[in-house]
Order: sequence, then structure tokens, then C-alpha cells
Amino acid sequence: MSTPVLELTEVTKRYGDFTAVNKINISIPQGSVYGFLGPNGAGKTTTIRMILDILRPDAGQVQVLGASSAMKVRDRIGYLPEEKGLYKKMKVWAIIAYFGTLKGLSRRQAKEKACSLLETYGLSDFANSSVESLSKGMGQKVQVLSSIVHDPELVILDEPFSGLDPVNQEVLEQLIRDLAGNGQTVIFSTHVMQHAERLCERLLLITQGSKVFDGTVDEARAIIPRRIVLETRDDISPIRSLNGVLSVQEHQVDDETRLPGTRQWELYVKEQTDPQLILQHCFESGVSLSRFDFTQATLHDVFVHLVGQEAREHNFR
Ligand SMILES: Nc1ncnc2c1ncn2[C@@H]1O[C@H](COP(=O)(O)OP(=O)(O)OP(=O)(O)O)[C@@H](O)[C@H]1O
Repeated sequence: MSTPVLELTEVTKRYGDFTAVNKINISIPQGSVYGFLGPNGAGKTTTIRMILDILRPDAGQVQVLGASSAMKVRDRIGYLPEEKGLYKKMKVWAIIAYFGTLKGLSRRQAKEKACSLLETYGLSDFANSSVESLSKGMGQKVQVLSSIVHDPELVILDEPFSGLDPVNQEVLEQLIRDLAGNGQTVIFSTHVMQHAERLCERLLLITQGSKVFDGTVDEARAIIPRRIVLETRDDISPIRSLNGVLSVQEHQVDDETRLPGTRQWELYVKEQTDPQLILQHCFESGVSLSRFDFTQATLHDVFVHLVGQEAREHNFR
């Protein structure tokens, strides 16, 4: 197996008596898209700043691209900070190119790459505009492009979706997919589950500075069993005893539109259980259904389950 692009071992950060990040361990393979998720104040930005050696951990080790400090490999890393802002008077193409030259590109390479990025991500009409004339969202897109102009092996984006409208969020999702398709490793932090669900191979969920989950999206979904709701007037014993059915609960049906005697059942089934087989079994054993719904847990369900009340209070979507 190849060396991980990033490895955190027991990384901890304290501010006085308060532990902002508590013994985080992660290992991120090359070429993956990895999401840092967690409610406000969970410790995502602090973790990212420790990865970049902007902040020193109080305990634990960080290994980035084989180095003990991101500063030693800075030209191979691209970073979009949480606090965004660009030099306002510069032209859009020039600022992107400028960041490229800071990371080792020649002026010519940097200009060519800046113009090609602006073209690819729908900003070529703004190439000669000054940064101050851009909307906040456009400015943010320009800053994202500035962070990747030098084709970094590792791209770290702190809250890249915040402040973007849905169309530009899609453009950014595509950009992240393009980077991954190119073999670049992308880490991004977000509160919004849907971005993580669509983009990430793996996720880290932290809350109150501690890791509560690290794994694939499928592994996260498997934490909550799949749920089937069915309604019938028949005896469901043949379904109850099926292999793969974990538990069955009966619910009250008050609706007058249902036929008298209709009962509602909620079945929790194993991750590997195909709901079609349950449906087929109902049919074969003469259980006549007036409703059959199958729902798979979303990442949001899983994380509310793991983070609990805190997720609701902090508007964790
Ligand atoms: N310089 C500091 N001094 C004291 N406490 C701090 C400092 N920086 C961060 N914290 C605290 O550390 C915790 C983690 O903050 P951090 O910014 O890493 O969270 P986050 O997950 O990025 O949150 P958000 O999504 O709101 O940006 C918070 O409780 C924050 O108040």
C-alpha cells in the first residue's frame, strides 16, 4: 500500500483548559476526496490549521506528503482558508497567476494556467475585471482557483461551499471531481451533508474536538439500519421471521381512508438485505400490502444519530 498523503496521530490542540481537538487519528490515501464534517465549533478549522502547520499541536504528530511539516512541502499543497479575501485592486487572471508564481510556476506558466482555469470554470468573461468588482461568490471561486493553480498534490479547502449559490456549488463540486480525476487528493470541510454524500469517498466526523466517525459513506449509512414501512390487514409472521429482518414494530394507523383492520409495521433490516426480496416474500406468502416504503438512511440521519442534539442546535444540515 502506498504511503498516505496525510496522517494524523493523536493530534491534540488546547486553548488554556479547553481542548479544541482531542487525539485525532486519521490516514488519508492518495487520490481520495475526504470530507471533514462537524457542527460549528467542532474543531475542523483547528485541525486543518494544524495540518498546515499554521498552528502547532500540543500533542501528537502530523505527516503531510511524507514530511513532518506542511511548510517543507508547501509548493505541493493548495489551501483555501476559512477567512476568505483577495487583493482587491488586482485583475482576476493576475491574482490567480500571482498565487501560481508564489508556488513555483514561471510567470508564463502561471498566466496560461490562470486563463485556462477561468475558461474551464465559467469565469473567462471576468478575467480582466478587478477583484473588487466581483460578487462575493465569484470572488470565492477565484480564490479556489488561486489555491489550485499550481496543480498541488494535496488540496485543502476550508468551507469552500459557504456563500456560493446552488449553480456555483455545482461548479465547485465538478472542480473537486476534476481534481480527484487527476489523481490529486482533496480534503474539504463542510456543514452540508449533501456535498459530502455526493463527493467523498471517506469522511471524518468530529464533534467537540473528538472523532466520532471515520470511514466510507456506505459505512456511515450502515450505522443506521435500513427501514421498511408496510401496511397490511394480514398476519406478517412469515415476514417477521425472515433472515435479515432485525426488528419489527407496530404503529397505530388512525387514518380513516385505510380499510378497517389495516396495521402499519416498521421493519429494520440489515444493510445487505435487498428490500425487493422482502416485497417478493410478502407476495409469495400471501401478505397483501396497501403500502410498502423503503428508506435508506441519509448521511444527515446518521450524523444526527451520532452527534445527537448538538447537530440540531447547530443547524447541521
Ligand atoms: N484562538 C482560539 N482561542 C480559544 N479558543 C479557540 C481559538 N480558536 C478556536 N477556538 C475554539 O476551538 C473550538 C474549535 O474551533 P474551530 O474553529 O476549529 O471549529 P470549526 O469546526 O471549524 O467550526 P466552524 O464550523 O464554526 O468554523 C471552538 O470552540 C472555538 O471557539
